[in-house]
Amino acid sequence: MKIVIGNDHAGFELKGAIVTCLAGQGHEVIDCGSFTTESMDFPVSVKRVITKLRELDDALGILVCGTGVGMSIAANKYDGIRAALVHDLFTARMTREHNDSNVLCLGARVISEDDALNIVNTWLSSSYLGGKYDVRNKMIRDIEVTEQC
Ligand SMILES: O=C(CO)[C@H](O)[C@H](O)[C@H](O)COP(=O)(O)O
Repeated sequence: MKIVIGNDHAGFELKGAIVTCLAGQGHEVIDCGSFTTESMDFPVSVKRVITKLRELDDALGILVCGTGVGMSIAANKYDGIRAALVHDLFTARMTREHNDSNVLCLGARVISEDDALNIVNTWLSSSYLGGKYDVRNKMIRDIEVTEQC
């Protein structure tokens, strides 16, 4: 699977561990940076990841910063992005099965590397259930279309 990943300085180390893990599993990982621990503004990385996701078919995104909160807020401003901030395995599965999330946000200052890798693997191996969840996701989509300001 194609996975587009991005981070800020706080997420740099964890991002590296995730890239290594996913590449080792045979995934095609597109790393949009940043590539150092030098302080940077996370919306820049979010934009790079979303731009790349839009160029690709069937890719998923992963964003890593200190808490994951800022990146999830920023990512969800983009049309068609359903970004989920996840710090436990149950939510990792639910947000794919119910919300059809297409971007996973992680907080490197919140969870351990082991927990993060388990969350990534659970998220990637879970599938959207559709059905009644389509109705709810379409209602979210309608907000994007009708509530432009
Ligand atoms: O902005 C954030 C919320 O998702 C991230 O946690 C950032 O990584 C964090 O705010 C960076 O903080 P710093 O004081 O600039 O290291």
